[in-house]
Amino acid sequence: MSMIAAFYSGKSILITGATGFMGKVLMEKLFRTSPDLKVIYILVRPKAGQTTQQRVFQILNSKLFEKVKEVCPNVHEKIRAIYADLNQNDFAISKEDMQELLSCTNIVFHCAATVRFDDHLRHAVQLNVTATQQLLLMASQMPKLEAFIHISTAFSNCNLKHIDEVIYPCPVEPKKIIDSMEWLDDAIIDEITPKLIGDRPNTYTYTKALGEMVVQQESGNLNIAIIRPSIVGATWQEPFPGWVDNLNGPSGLIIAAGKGFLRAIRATPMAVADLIPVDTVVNLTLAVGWYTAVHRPKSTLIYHCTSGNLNPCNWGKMGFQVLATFEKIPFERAFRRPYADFTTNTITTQYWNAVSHRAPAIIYDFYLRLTGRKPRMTKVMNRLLRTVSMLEYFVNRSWEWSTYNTEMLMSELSPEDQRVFNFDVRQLNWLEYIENYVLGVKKYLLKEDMAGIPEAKQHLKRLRNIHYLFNTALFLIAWRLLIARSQMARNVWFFIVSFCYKFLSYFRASSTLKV
Ligand SMILES: CCCCCCCCCCCCCCCCCCCCCCCCCC(=O)SCCNC(=O)CCNC(=O)[C@H](O)C(C)(C)COP(=O)(O)OP(=O)(O)OC[C@H]1O[C@@H](n2cnc3c(N)ncnc32)[C@H](O)[C@@H]1OP(=O)(O)O
Ligand SMILES: NC(=O)C1=CN([C@@H]2O[C@H](COP(=O)(O)OP(=O)(O)OC[C@H]3O[C@@H](n4cnc5c(N)ncnc54)[C@H](OP(=O)(O)O)[C@@H]3O)[C@@H](O)[C@H]2O)C=CC1
Repeated sequence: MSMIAAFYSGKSILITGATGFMGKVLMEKLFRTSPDLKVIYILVRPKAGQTTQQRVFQILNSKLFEKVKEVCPNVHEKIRAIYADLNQNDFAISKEDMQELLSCTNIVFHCAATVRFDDHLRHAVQLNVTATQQLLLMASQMPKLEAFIHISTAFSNCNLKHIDEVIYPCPVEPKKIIDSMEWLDDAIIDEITPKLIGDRPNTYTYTKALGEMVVQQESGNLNIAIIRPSIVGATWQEPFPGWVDNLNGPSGLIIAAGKGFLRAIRATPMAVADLIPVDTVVNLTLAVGWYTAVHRPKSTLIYHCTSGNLNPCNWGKMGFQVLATFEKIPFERAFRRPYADFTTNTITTQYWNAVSHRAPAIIYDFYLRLTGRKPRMTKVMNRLLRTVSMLEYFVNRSWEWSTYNTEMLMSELSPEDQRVFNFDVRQLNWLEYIENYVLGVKKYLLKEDMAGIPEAKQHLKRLRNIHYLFNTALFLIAWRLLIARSQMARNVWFFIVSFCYKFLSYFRASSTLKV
């Protein structure tokens, strides 16, 4: 019997960010392994015209939850969606709901965050810092609380090369930042943002670091742990391989590359691609929840959930495997044939962006205009290149994260728990994982049918022929222009033609002699 699964039975669990990528997988695993848990409270806001109830209904009826329904048929009754907006005071939770949360919650998993790299500092602080502070305040009023698990990111200290399992202070205290956000206007915030974030690349990593400081400062008597995952990718094994439902991290780039929009990137092939499957993060999170509640460590432990030091894979290998998978499982209606060029040079990047990205987009828009349609490709390409430029920071550097606490926890688990809540990334076969990832992107993000693969292959062949035709035509036109204008080109041309003629004559003569 799994001790971790047994621990969550009968418990009331509060999850923030349950509608997000990680939150959904966390809920799924909890219901599947501990169907006897009492209730999962989730803080949800209405979004995109859907009420909170509709959103929960949609999640529970998704493919991700198919297995859950077999082991926990009354899952609908065990989930309690509470209307909340983390941007507002007291999260806009009603008095009755707040009372219930405070009096019943046993475990808190705080996953909610804004993960946009370029979010305005005011909004990023509100969600990643102030909301964390408020949630801790709520937690301190929960008499039955056994553990509070805060999800941070391995990149909260990406300004350092080696990162230990400690909280590194930021120069300005989070309380001062929170206060200043109340009275500074947007223009001034914009001005001071680069100074505040310092050598971090964006407001996301900066505010996640501030969030950790808040956790440390406001922990009081709470039993807290922090988890720092690196780049979270599709599921490795559970509930099935390759599940992914948003464009963050590599998923969006896999689509862009598979559809032939993105064919080159400024990336260091030998830099470590510290990807971690979402189910691995969730298994570690649940194990940490159990360990923190049962063993009550004296201080706040930090767990790095990374792959680089135990089972490294680099961007070169990853890009190569992604491309190899496109050969077998191409995406439908590609714009161009998938191709990947890694360059570490800024000038070469600009060249590729002009030749391989912007020029085809402009040509395609010209074609759209000619055929009476609205041009759109240049706009799409500009947005893609902007996204890529924001991710470049992470694909041109390597980091080392120490993983003593994660390894210690692994050794504390029973063999059964090590199996059910497996977070040993050494067992991950990257080639298999990446292939399933690409397949998952095709199935769950692009919603493409596997039956369309032969047609997609045909389409790629057509694109290849167009590519050859286009290049040949381009070469002939350029050559013709050159010959018309330069004596030297004409001489070279004459030399090549006469050389070919002589070679053919010699070949013919020697074959006649043999006969
Ligand atoms: C080496 C490869 C070589 C490849 C060579 C060729 C290919 C060969 C194959 C190689 C592939 C395999 C290697 C891959 C390397 C991956 C590196 C990943 C590093 C990640 C590090 C993460 C570390 C930290 C982890 C964490 O701790 S946290 C989680 C990370 N957080 C994020 O990843 C949020 C990012 N995003 C935003 O920050 C916002 O998205 C924003 C960007 C500001 C835009 O913002 P904006 O322009 O305002 O508009 P949006 O509406 O957001 O998006 C506007 C439009 O872009 C779309 N789009 C949003 N995203 C992405 C995305 N990713 N990729 C693509 N498209 C995206 C969206 O669908 C919308 O399209 P549309 O609907 O218009 O058609
Ligand atoms: N994905 C990754 O690569 C990594 C993620 N992390 C961390 O993991 C955690 C989860 O990330 P992930 O699941 O990928 O992120 P998502 O963007 O998928 O999910 C974010 C969640 O936060 C919720 N949220 C955001 N704003 C509010 C708000 N104002 N009120 C209520 N809820 C809100 C979202 O709700 P809604 O659906 O309503 O928008 C959503 O449920 C985050 O803390 C992130 O920093 C760490 C490392 C890497």
